[in-house]
Amino acid sequence: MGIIDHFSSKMRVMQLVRGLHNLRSCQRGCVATIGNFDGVHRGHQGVLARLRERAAQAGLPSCVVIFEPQPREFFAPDKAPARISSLREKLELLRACGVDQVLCLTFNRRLRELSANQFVHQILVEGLGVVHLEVGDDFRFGCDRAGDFDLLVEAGQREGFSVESAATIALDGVRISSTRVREVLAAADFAMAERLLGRPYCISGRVLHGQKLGRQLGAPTANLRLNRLRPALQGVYLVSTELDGRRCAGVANIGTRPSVDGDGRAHLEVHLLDFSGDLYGRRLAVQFHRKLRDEQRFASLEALKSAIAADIAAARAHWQGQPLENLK
Ligand SMILES: Cc1cc2nc3c(=O)[nH]c(=O)nc-3n(C[C@H](O)[C@H](O)[C@H](O)COP(=O)(O)O)c2cc1C
Ligand SMILES: Nc1ncnc2c1ncn2[C@@H]1O[C@H](COP(=O)(O)OP(=O)(O)OP(=O)(O)O)[C@@H](O)[C@H]1O
Repeated sequence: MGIIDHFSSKMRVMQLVRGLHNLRSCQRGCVATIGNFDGVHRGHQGVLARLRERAAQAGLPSCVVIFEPQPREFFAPDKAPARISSLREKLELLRACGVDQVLCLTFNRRLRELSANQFVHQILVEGLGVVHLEVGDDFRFGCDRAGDFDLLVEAGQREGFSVESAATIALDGVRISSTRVREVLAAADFAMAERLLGRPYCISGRVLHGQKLGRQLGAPTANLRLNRLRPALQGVYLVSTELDGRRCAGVANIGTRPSVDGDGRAHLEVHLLDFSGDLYGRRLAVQFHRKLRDEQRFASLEALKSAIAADIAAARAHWQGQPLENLK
């Protein structure tokens, strides 16, 4: 991705501006919101719907300010929460929600040290020319999260923009949040994840060359780059993906592959049932349906091979007789 990119589909284009130093390339004058937006769940979608409405009323573009890395990934990479979506997935989801412009700020010491009022003045007012700011129900920002709704309202009166807080979006009486989505994904409750996200949970990425060991193990795999510090899933799953307009079932492992190399980094590997084509270089969106087991360290490749064969058998049994368009 470049500094300024256009995320486009046949339907819409979204402008991406990367970094504080490129702020001057933004068209000034917009209606904005700020946050992590990890997963772009139904709570976020509520805020974004309001943002779109306000932007249309003002006749200005809608702008979402996000941070990469996310603040907690900057402060404590080892303890940061798992990521539901990579930056690219997040941008794709924001585009699909009708956002016109994303300002992606690198979260670093310089940004961290800005007081809430400096953040408002330098980024929102001088940089973006915000005329209206839409925030969520629990929004906090600036050095030590000292900026809250009241501070924003005061700053808005001083600097000349309006501020509004979106209503809480809840499911079964509980607020929808990225934290809640991470919890249900960790518990492999994909039906609940779908209700919170408003879509099935997928991880998408480009297929890379792996170690080519999969064939020897009886299961050639498509290896996808996860593009995140820590994925929200770990283990072996029943999955599906769309290939050339057809849904294909498969099994996938997300883990460090302790039985074969263990470089410490998490990989996503997918074996598609009854598929033998070449997938290198293609982008796949892998949908998760059920967890089969945790990843294990096997003492031999033979033992790993039998375990993968059992995973494949479990997948076939699970979907036997079900039309693939209806995978559940
Ligand atoms: C369904 C499935 C289950 C797997 N389970 C494990 C596991 O429990 N432990 C492990 O170390 N690797 C596991 N793997 C990863 C394999 O070690 C990996 O796919 C194999 O080394 C091939 O890698 P390559 O595509 O880079 O050649 C699994 C892979 C698949 C597809
Ligand atoms: N359920 C919700 N209802 C209304 N606003 C929400 C909801 N969830 C998030 N928001 C708002 O969306 C914006 C971006 O949210 P952000 O991603 O920072 O929080 P979050 O989803 O609560 O994540 P986490 O659980 O990691 O704190 C913020 O302004 C936040 O207040």
